[in-house]
Amino acid sequence: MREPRDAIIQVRGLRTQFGTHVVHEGLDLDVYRGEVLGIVGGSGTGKSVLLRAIVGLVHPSAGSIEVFGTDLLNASAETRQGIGRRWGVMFQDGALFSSLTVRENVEVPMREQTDLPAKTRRALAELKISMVGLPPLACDKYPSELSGGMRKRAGLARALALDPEIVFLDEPTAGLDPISASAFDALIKKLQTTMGLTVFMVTHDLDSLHAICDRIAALAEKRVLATGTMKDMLKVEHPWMQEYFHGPRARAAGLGTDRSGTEGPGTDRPGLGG
Ligand SMILES: Nc1ncnc2c1ncn2[C@@H]1O[C@H](COP(=O)(O)OP(=O)(O)OP(=O)(O)O)[C@@H](O)[C@H]1O
Repeated sequence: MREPRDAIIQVRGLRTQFGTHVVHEGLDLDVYRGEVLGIVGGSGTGKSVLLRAIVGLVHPSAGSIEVFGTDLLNASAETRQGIGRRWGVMFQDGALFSSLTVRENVEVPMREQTDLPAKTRRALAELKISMVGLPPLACDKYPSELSGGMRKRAGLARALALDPEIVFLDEPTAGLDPISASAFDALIKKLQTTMGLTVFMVTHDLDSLHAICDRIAALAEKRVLATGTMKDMLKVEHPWMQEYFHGPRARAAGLGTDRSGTEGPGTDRPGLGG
């Protein structure tokens, strides 16, 4: 018999809106400990807003968000801050401070959330920078001196600064060439398995979904329309889902080409498996 799964994020009946524009209505989602969950959906369906709502940057107008069993919308600021220390967020393009070096960027969460001495912060930052595969000389570079892929790695190092249990990634492979994207996928998977991370990943990248996601949650019609494996997604009878999971890009990524849920031969992106 299967072990019951531990939902470390539980979103129920979520409504988010900007003025009269309702982005989510009655949205439910569970995220299980240790999984890589891919969030997909058409442009503007609210993938980033969902991520931002969970980490407290968007305030929902209805519903509940529990993380590690704590109801965040009704928790004190102190409790929310304590929970926030247990996750890391990587925004699109790393969202690094341009006036700080990579090491200083990675030290920011440590400065804000801990009273570690400078020497320890420095050593920990260097460790995180090496964990994401950046060379030591990257430590003293400014974001503008790095390639897009290196900036993303630096953003990931900053997300890992406080040894989080959950990392939220907003389109981590967007804008990367296929080889760099594959390498980034492999890095995420490696960190997930070695650190026991739970990964919440907004993505448009079918190769990433196929290569590293344990489960997928598809957003449509203001809510999570379907959750499951890639195989489950291939069977969902919804126009956007059919177009996305059976369209030309899906075929290029080696995904199912019929509607029976039979998967294709797998990703043809080079460089996976590391
Ligand atoms: N701060 C904001 N103020 C007003 N509207 C916003 C704000 N942030 C997001 N929105 C709106 O909410 C909707 C969902 O945005 P979101 O960025 O979550 O979409 P997405 O699914 O991530 O899209 P994409 O795939 O294009 O990145 C969009 O219509 C967007 O214009």
